[in-house]
Amino acid sequence: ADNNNGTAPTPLTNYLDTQYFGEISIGSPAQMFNVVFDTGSANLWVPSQSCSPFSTACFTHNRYDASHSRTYVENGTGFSIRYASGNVRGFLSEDVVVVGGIPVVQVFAEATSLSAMPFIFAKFDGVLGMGYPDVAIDGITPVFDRIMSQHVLKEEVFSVYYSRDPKHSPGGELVLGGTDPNYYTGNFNYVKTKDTGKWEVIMKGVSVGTHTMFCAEGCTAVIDTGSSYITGPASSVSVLMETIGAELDESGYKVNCDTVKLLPSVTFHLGGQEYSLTHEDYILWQSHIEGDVCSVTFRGLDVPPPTGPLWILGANFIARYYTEFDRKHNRIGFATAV
Ligand SMILES: CCc1nc(N)nc(N)c1-c1ccc2c(c1)N(CCCOC)[C@H](c1ccccc1)CC2
Repeated sequence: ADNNNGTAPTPLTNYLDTQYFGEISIGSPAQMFNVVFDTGSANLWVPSQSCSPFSTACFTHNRYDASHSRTYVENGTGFSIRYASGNVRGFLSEDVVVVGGIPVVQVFAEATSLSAMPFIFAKFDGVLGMGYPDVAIDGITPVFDRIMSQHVLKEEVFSVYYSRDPKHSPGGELVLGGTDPNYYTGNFNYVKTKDTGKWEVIMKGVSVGTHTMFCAEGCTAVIDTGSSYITGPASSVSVLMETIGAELDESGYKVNCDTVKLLPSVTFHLGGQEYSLTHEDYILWQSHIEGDVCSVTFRGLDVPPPTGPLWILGANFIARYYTEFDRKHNRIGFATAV
């Protein structure tokens, strides 16, 4: 609950270092849902009781049942949202949503169809967008904006810790209203957001080892808690992968596990700082019966202009660099995660 020092923590679950989600409630009495707190989008949706039985991804998750909530208010407006990995359709409803112990009356979407791929792999039920109102579908005021207007937060910021090791507990933490010094060391370095009302910044270069290979003339980087990996323009990522000797197969880039220790750091130049990822940060080492598989947590993704071209720095970046999202000063702060 908001432990009246103006901050509200929510513990997160870490599923295989690729999915991070925490619990919220909707309705009275409370119906519990696991959601990804997603800076890459700005809407809240959960699966609906009225989703079609053929929508497997919907059926295998917790579903909101309006008929069991005495605080439900009907809306019915259509809703659809697209992510880099999957899309969702449904309709709008309104009810009391509780995040980190803070209640808000919130317009959200009841999802009636989720694209099977890849939502069948989702360990979470829904998504709580932590993006700016500018990117909210149907012009809905996002949850964090509703919480800010209650003036219960010490600071108009929220912070994200993603653990790097699934056995670590908790798997992560979202703090509304501040940061949690238990999960970072040193000071924060800040980067102003671009003036676009998105959690994106100007990146000044991407280096492999000591050599700046991409984005030397400047490019856009989205700091996206809803993405598992790091994505960049497909052409750049394929050159990057060639440089580290990774090969593309049907499930992404792989390297020979014997070479992992020798792999160079990949460094992102944001604000006045260099943010390096070592092979520990960007290789997902999975032990299988038939042998170990070493996946590279980079993906090529071409986002068409005007939004793109851009790089998306996702969970594996945030796991290394504790991130503060500052709505008061429209800036993003990074500190070394513990
Ligand atoms: C959180 C919503 C969202 N927001 C933004 N900005 N970007 C994207 N890509 C997503 C998104 C949509 C769908 C899914 C997803 C992510 N997943 C990743 C969780 C990341 O948790 C941090 C899982 C997954 C499993 C297998 C392969 C691909 C993806 C389930 C499916």
